[in-house]
Amino acid sequence: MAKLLTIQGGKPLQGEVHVRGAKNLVPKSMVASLLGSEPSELRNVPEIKDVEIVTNLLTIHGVKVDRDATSGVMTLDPRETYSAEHSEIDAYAGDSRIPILFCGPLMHKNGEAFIPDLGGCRIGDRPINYHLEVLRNFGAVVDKRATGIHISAPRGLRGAKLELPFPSVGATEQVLLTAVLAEGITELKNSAVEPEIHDLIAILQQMGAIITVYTDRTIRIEGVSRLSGFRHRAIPDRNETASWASAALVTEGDIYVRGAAQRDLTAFLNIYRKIGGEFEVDDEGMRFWHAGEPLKPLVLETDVHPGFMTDWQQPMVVALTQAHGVSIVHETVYENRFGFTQALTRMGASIQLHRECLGSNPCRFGQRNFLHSAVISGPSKLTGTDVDVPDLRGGFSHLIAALAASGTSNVTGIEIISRGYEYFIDKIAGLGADISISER
Ligand SMILES: CC(=O)N[C@H]1[C@@H](OP(=O)(O)OP(=O)(O)OC[C@H]2O[C@@H](n3ccc(=O)[nH]c3=O)[C@H](O)[C@@H]2O)O[C@H](CO)[C@@H](O)[C@@H]1O
Ligand SMILES: C=C(OP(=O)(O)O)C(=O)O
Repeated sequence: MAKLLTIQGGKPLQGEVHVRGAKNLVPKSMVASLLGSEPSELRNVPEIKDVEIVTNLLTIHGVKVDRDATSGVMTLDPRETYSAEHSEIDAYAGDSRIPILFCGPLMHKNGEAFIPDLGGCRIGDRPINYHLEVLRNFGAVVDKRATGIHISAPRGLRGAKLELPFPSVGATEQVLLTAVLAEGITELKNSAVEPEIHDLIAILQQMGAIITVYTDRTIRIEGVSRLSGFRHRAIPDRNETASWASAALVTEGDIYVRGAAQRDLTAFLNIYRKIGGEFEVDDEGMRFWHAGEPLKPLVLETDVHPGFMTDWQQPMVVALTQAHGVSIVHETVYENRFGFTQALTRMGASIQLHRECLGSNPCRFGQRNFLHSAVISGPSKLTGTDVDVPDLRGGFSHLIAALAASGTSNVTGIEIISRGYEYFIDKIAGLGADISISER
């Protein structure tokens, strides 16, 4: 039965939440364990849907996964892996984007892989052409079928010289997870360099991989013939941290995020401070609050790391609806990531979407028909409404808006939010929000 979350808005969120390992790292580290000849241990693992999906996918391929939800410690033993039945894999079609990253490890282990249709947030087309192109360059044979992709390496996988058209996070991870055991040297130009990629590289290096990252977005991987296991503590989820920080700002609250780290949030914190948020840092986490003055409007462009991360955009747009003046947000990573603003407009926000690049950085979407720039005029009084969660970050930003709004909001589709936010209902309640859950 689906859940209905009812929010009586208008109360500042105050208190503490705990953020654990990054959604955009943990499931990929779990996939990396497949490459090892020995067991691995991953710590700081959150209880999120993507972890559950990858646990199930690894299990049907023979990996023994044990995890303790409370301590966040997971062990992964890949010593008896085998090819899974297509029908078993199909059960995970449409759930997550991670299955595409099984290609390299499964080809190394079993000579072939079957990848179901991918899921993840519907925020644009999200093609996988870069993934398939790099895999072909390693020597893989790709066979697209009605229910997914069959991929095999009849003559093994060999290192290659590669260049991505755009610094894609997933395609960079695809290259890393394939090249480490491929024969010879791989050179990837225009790679993504997100912190989660550096953490994945640290894991692969522990396993025995030889990987060099150059200053110009080039990564060089010297293939080795065997990898062992790893013992690693996942970096904290910077996107969840940014979401709670935005929630503190919008609700005029004060939230301590235990487990948060400042280092990978530089671009976010600059914007946070400019708009009128304050933060302080200690060894255990970070505190975020509204500095008291009226919020200021600004111009913001999302970008690949080290720019302002696209996954911070939606919660920040909610904050900008409360700024005094006109703000502009130019989304340059996904062509269709403003769908969530429809619900904000229904709540009273003033947001106009434009096809032009309204920023200093003309992007890939400028000459095409994509509403990828937003003009936000504030401050707007937000009023509660009924919302159906469209995607992970859009959904969380709806929660923030509903928590700040006057009146009642009824939110459906909240299961999507558990893809990336563990125990988010308990956390919101713990911060003093007036909420209730019922079955529909
Ligand atoms: C599970 C995970 O880590 N998800 C993150 C990852 O998604 P993901 O790895 O899917 O995102 P990418 O960096 O690959 O996508 C960036 C852009 O490249 C395009 N593209 C990508 C691959 C491809 O084969 N062809 C292609 O055209 C995409 O449509 C998008 O416009 O990075 C994104 C960008 O930081 C984040 O928003 C997601 O939270
Ligand atoms: C887009 C996101 O995730 P995914 O790539 O898993 O859909 C996200 O975390 O905001």
